[in-house]
Amino acid sequence: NSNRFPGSFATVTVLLAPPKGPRHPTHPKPRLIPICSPPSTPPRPVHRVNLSPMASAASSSSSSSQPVRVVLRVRPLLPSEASSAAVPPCVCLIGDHPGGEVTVQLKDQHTSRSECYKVDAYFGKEDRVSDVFDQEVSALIPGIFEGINATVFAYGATGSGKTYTMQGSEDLPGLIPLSVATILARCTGTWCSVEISYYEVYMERCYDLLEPKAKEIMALDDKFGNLQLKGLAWVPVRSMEEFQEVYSIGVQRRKAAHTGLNDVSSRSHAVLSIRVSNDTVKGKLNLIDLAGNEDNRRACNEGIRLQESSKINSSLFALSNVISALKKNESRVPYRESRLTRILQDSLGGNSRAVMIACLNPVVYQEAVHTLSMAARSGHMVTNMASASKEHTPKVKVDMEAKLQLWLESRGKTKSTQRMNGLLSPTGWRTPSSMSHMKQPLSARVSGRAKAMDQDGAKIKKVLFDSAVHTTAENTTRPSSRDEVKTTKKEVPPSLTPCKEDKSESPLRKALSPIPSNMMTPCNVNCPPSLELKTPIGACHIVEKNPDGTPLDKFNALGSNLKESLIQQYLEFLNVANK
Ligand SMILES: Nc1ncnc2c1ncn2[C@@H]1O[C@H](COP(=O)(O)OP(=O)(O)OP(=O)(O)O)[C@@H](O)[C@H]1O
Repeated sequence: NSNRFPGSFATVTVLLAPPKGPRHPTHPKPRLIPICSPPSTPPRPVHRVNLSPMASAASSSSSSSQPVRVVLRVRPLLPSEASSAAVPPCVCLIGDHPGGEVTVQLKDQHTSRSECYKVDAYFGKEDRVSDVFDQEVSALIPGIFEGINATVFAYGATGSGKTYTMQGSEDLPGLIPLSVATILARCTGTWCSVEISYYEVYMERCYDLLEPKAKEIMALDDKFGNLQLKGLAWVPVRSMEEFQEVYSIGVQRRKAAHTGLNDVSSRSHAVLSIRVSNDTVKGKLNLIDLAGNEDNRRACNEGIRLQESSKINSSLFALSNVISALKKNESRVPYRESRLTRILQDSLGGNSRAVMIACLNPVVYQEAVHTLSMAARSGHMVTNMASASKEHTPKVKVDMEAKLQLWLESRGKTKSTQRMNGLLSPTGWRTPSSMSHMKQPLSARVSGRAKAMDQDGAKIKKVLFDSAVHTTAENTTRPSSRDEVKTTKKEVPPSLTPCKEDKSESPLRKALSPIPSNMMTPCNVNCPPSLELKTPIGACHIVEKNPDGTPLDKFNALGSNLKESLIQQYLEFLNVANK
């Protein structure tokens, strides 16, 4: 960690005047912890409808009535990403709404796939951390003094700017120092006292970062069922100097490592809690720098990095479940799914307030989709945009068959591979007799389903990947290449549509897009998986009668339940393959 903190912080003072040079110095990893005076710069009126004084009031009131606000922060390109400078960013602001929400569009330059999302606010590469503070965080602070807990967390893929936003840099203090400075200023001349704790959740265990040797903390249930961190140190701070001294030591103890995607990647979720108390009231502000969501294929993680990553991703998924439940006002909020969410139980939900800052790297489309899918699950999704016009739609060549085969082989599923190859012949379809297992009781079928997945996957693969499937219902001419997948809506038979509510995007396109394992697409939300396959008597009959029919004919001949089930299982199969 030594390269994160090259200087001594006890003697450094950074005032919060706007820097004279470029607002976003592009030094590789500014992890210095600033000392700052309370923020004084006014919010900059950009990108948001609620920046005018009137709208600003509306914003505060909307923030106080919402349990969770979701705001987007897009970082600028880094020098190392200069090669991407020619490519337009994958995210852009396309509109704002009277209620204060904004719509952003994510666009994949390679496939012209695009989606729109609604978020509560948008901060672009020109916006400073102090803008985020002024517009989103400062409004939470008065509530802390009235006993209303609040949580601000930075969420996003690795390298998307979470630590930069929460911790800040030497020149541009992050939300943590800005919040402490504001709280301390508010306490001046009152009887309020301020204490901080700082801990990390690493591989589902909690470590106190303010204690020497980052002592592990016992997590115990209290009588209300909330998790309490027994033995967590609370250190009183009376000035920014005191805070900086304590905090900088904790920051150096936090686990970080070099990964394929970030030179200094946080490997734990770090929670800084600021507790304000007077005789009668205690309020708490949690400022959380979450570890980054990681795509292990891109990060090339192995060994311990892979284990860390899997814990990180699963706890982020648990957090997204909690946020989603809170946003939807569900009666059951799944706090118990991870250590992180259990610890935050008293600060998420109830009368507490939360701001999720979704951080985006402007060049990685799939990461952006993944991050914003959390917002989508919280009811923020607007719509999938119609595909670009046909002449602009590139033909995507996806050799999914080879990928699938490779995956099966890498898992030692040579039998499945053979079976898959066998199924490429017209006779590879199940005969009615091979469907006899469908007559078993449902429970037996469900328990045997995992085993059957390979077979089903192969069968679905045959239906979807055979070139003939990609011809239109009207025009059954086969394309020249079996792997060529056209992405226009017209080319998918209407009977393939798994989600009746969402017809704007072809299901085949969805099926062929990377589907992160923990990403809940609107399709997943709308269509509960159908576990029961129904015996397609008529279908099997037709297949037998017409062994040379195209796979499209065969598919169309199946019963609608079976078709939907195949699609669903195909999607599930792809998810497994993605993992
Ligand atoms: N708004 C910004 N302006 C300039 N540089 C930025 C900005 N946001 C992030 N960066 C730079 O991008 C790089 C990655 O940022 P950071 O370490 O904060 O990502 P992260 O999301 O915390 O990653 P991880 O989850 O791996 O810890 C750093 O070099 C940081 O300085």
